[in-house]
Amino acid sequence: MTFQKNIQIISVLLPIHSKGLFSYISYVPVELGNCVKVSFGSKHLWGIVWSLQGIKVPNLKEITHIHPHWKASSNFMAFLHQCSDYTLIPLGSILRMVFPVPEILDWPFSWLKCEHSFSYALQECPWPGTFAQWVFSYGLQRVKKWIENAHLTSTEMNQYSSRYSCPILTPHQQSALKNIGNQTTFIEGITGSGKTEVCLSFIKSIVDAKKQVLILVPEISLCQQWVQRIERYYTGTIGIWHSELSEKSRKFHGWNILTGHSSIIVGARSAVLLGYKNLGAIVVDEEHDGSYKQAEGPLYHGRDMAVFRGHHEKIPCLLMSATPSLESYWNIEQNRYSHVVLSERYGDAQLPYIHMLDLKQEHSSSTSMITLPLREALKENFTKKEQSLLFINRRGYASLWVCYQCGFRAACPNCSVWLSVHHLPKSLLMCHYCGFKKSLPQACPECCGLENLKLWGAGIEKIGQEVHSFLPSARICMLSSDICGTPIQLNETLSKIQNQQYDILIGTQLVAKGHHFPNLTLVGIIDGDFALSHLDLRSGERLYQVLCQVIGRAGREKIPGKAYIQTSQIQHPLFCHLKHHHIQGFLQEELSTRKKYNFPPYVRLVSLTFSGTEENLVHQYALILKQRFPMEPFVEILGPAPSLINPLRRRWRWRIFLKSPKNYKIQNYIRKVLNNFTFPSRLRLHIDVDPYDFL
Ligand SMILES: Nc1ncnc2c1ncn2[C@@H]1O[C@H](COP(=O)(O)OP(=O)(O)OP(=O)(O)O)[C@@H](O)[C@H]1O
Ligand SMILES: [Zn+2]
Repeated sequence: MTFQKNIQIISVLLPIHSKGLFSYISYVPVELGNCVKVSFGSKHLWGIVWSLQGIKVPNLKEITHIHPHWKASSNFMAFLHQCSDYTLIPLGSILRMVFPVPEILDWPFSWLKCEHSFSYALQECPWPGTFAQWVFSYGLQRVKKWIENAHLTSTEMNQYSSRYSCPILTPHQQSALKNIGNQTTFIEGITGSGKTEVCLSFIKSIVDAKKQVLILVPEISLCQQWVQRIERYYTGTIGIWHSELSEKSRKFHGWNILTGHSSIIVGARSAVLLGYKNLGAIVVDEEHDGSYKQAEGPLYHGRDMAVFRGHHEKIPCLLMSATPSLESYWNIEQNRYSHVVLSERYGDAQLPYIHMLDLKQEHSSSTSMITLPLREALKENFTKKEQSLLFINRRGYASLWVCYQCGFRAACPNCSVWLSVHHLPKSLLMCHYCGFKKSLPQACPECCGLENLKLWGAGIEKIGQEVHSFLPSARICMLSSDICGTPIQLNETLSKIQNQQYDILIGTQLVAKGHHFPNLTLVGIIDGDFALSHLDLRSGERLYQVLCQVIGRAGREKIPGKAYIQTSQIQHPLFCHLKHHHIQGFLQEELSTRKKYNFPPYVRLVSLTFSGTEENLVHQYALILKQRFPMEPFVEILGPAPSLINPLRRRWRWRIFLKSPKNYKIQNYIRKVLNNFTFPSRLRLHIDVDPYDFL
């Protein structure tokens, strides 16, 4: 076959769950990174020109469109490549996350303005908005018709004028700002030191340079809080990106992000992979938070991808936390990141004084979950009209429903766990893993006994009941994902707390994250030991982080704060460091433990988990896979072993762990084996590089 001169055969990366590279023919010149539309089976897909070489085969299909405005830079392509190479997620699956709403690539990219002849449209359209706003409100078809009937002029995005006034920083904060580097910088600042304000000053320079800034947050509820903080200084469009956006909002924000119309984007984990028009910096707030690790689907760590992206796109990446993750602390020690420290709280605020309460002594004469000193402190705070926060890391009312007559315990039919008892919003037995629910039985289903039904393990609802018993007139607010289910409900509750419509807050981890309640001066930790016995290499680290963050909510303005930690392990070194706000000491000690046991961050860990509904088959394939791995002096293979919760959501899981030195490319070793390994389609294989979930 002979080809004409400017015919190119190229490889296009398509957003499908596989390797994703396919050959196409182009009769017009294309460049690497061009966003092109092609037909694929019965569909038309947008993809990226990945290589200017393809495979010559008969009947190659041709490229139908080249996107006139959006193109992947070589740096962005290098980032996507590394992302796939490191996480072992196929490139095609990664591209699906770059263009999660591909149809917006078909929309006009310029910003349309109404002309006089558009008056008809204006009558219906309440504001001369952007194309995305019209589509958002009226639907694409209707707006397309208006555009056809009227004469619209398009203007360039960058002509949009917005103002960004800078926060006034303290000298301490100013010197932190000056030390932010061009690559990855870690801002380690104690709670309430003004990390957010420093960050808000930093992003002004990026916005002024007409580039986009992405602010990653670990929890959807923090998006709104960030938007409010940004709005104090910025008048332009703020983009939002998270999984709870409605279909319409996804399109609206997706279009603004892709076209560069939003200069500042606040988003959860998945925002790190989006195709931006012109990304200039990434900020990762509360970088230590485990929520950055995707738990299902393609498994990646949002913070790590942010660092990769910053590195490849040669833009600053700012990691912020009061409690650095051990991984980041180690990277700081290795001089991989610039390190900026904010060691004072803003204004006159001081870190809270921490009282330790020994449960072995305090509880000896009572069944109450709140010890006498904490109870007295709550009463005193209530009298002074200051807010208090009680933290307990257990949702619902109780964690076990048991019959003492016959020994029956309510268990989940889908997972090997006990069901929790909930009374809010209504009485139920519920599984915290799969969401299974059933109404609370009146009698024991086994022996029909009524007398000896008992509840074990108090959750936040029980604590609420107890507080009400000794402070009946206090306005109590419960904060957990069951009670404030949607981001809107949660944001409403958070603003009520800020407006002091509540006296006492009782919450789970939801309250630990970055909230600023000016009148909150007392924090009580109900069960300080809750994670000390977990069989997880990060449980100590996570416990320190969550307690430090919760305690950090107290005394953030003029009135000094105090905290009470109830624990039965008062001598534990973790509490000694926590009491003295001595995070360095804790991190050093934790690092030496990790080194001693050869755990991350000193080594790389990869988990390979088979799951399926037939336990034998799952086990069998896990064994076969293990045998396929050749002996290699740098790789230690552990397992296969059943997962701790087995089954989970009716699926059995067996797991293999691979451990290797960090400088050994374990991904290549795994890829080689998996390329020649097939298994029945009713099994799933989950590959997790740097796993965080050990259940
Ligand atoms: N330079 C400043 N000017 C005015 N207010 C400031 C300044 N710095 C900090 N603040 C105020 O102090 C409080 C704490 O600041 P900020 O939320 O930025 O701290 P943070 O270090 O991000 O806190 P955390 O890690 O606990 O979430 C906020 O109410 C903030 O508005
Ligand atoms: Zn379950």
